[in-house]
Amino acid sequence: MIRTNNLNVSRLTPIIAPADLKQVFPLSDEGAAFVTQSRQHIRNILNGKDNRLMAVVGPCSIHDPQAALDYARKLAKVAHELRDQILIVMRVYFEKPRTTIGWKGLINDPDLNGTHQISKGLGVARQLLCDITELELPVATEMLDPITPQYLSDMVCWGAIGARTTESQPHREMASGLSFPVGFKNGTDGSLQIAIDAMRSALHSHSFLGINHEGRTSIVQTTGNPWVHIVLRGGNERPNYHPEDISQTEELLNTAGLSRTVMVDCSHANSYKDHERQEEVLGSVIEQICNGNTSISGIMLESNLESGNQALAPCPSQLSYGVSITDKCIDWPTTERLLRQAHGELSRVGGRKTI
Ligand SMILES: O=C[C@H](O)[C@H](O)COP(=O)(O)O
Ligand SMILES: C=C(OP(=O)(O)O)C(=O)O
Repeated sequence: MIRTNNLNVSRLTPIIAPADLKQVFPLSDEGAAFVTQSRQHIRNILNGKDNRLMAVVGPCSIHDPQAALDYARKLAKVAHELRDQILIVMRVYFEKPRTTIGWKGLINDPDLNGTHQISKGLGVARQLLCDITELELPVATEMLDPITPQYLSDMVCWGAIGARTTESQPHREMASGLSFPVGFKNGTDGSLQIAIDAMRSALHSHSFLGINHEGRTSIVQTTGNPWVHIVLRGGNERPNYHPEDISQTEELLNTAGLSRTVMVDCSHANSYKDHERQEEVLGSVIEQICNGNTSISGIMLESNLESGNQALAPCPSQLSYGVSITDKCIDWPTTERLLRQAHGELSRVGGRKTI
């Protein structure tokens, strides 16, 4: 027989179904109640009913669950202290979209050695989400692979669609069915329009292929996600967090009939990929809010236990503890200082103005 398909596929390996993984790492009733309440807080911030600022803070990517949990314990403490002005949500990113090639995250390659033990990766990710949720710290993640939500999304409180996938129909379809607020990044070239188009698409119902709880290929019919918004991350070496960029975004949102809520990613092209410049971006955003801006409802910081980044070593035991293996991050002391400063400024003006 002449073979005409799977010519470039070397192996297909079936894996555990979502329902079975959830039996191994169940979300407790208390955890589910906390996730439900946190999602409501985020929705209230996005629609202006809650005048706190949402801050998505944490590593560029998770590669060491132990270090992530150490980080989560520190963040949970600060989140509790600052909760009257800032809702802190931990950035727990398991899936990395690469510009070309590179390590694609803990789910794809949990052993960091190219063995791609994806079943193990899903389990490690689920265990970590259970542990962080137990600390009463809400979790944010990037939704990259349309299959993974069935495994993990019961514990996610906020999701991002990244700059490289905002224009992709499967990602817009996926967002239309997610149970939590989703931020669409502007494009890597700085295009705002693709995020606007993405929001308009994800607000609608869609029918597409996915998997069900038992892992069976299924038609997924969604209702549309009313909690989608834009995330400004800069593009093409040009930041887009300055007052004129925010006004332009507000105008585009108004024209498209979309809700006027904006989140600013202090990292990526907004910081020229220099982790230390996130402070400058955050400073400007907080100043804009204190001067009466009513559309900015959230910020994002890439932060880890230690500053900078490191190359993925041939032997993972050679890696330095708490240092990113993807983008450079600010360290914990800087993160705590920035969050406390932002809290001080917001308290001084009596919180974010909303309309
Ligand atoms: O946030 C992470 C990176 O910016 C993104 O995954 C792209 O990384 P790369 O350009 O190193 O592939
Ligand atoms: C990849 C990321 O961001 P962006 O999509 O904005 O490049 C990220 O936040 O990890």
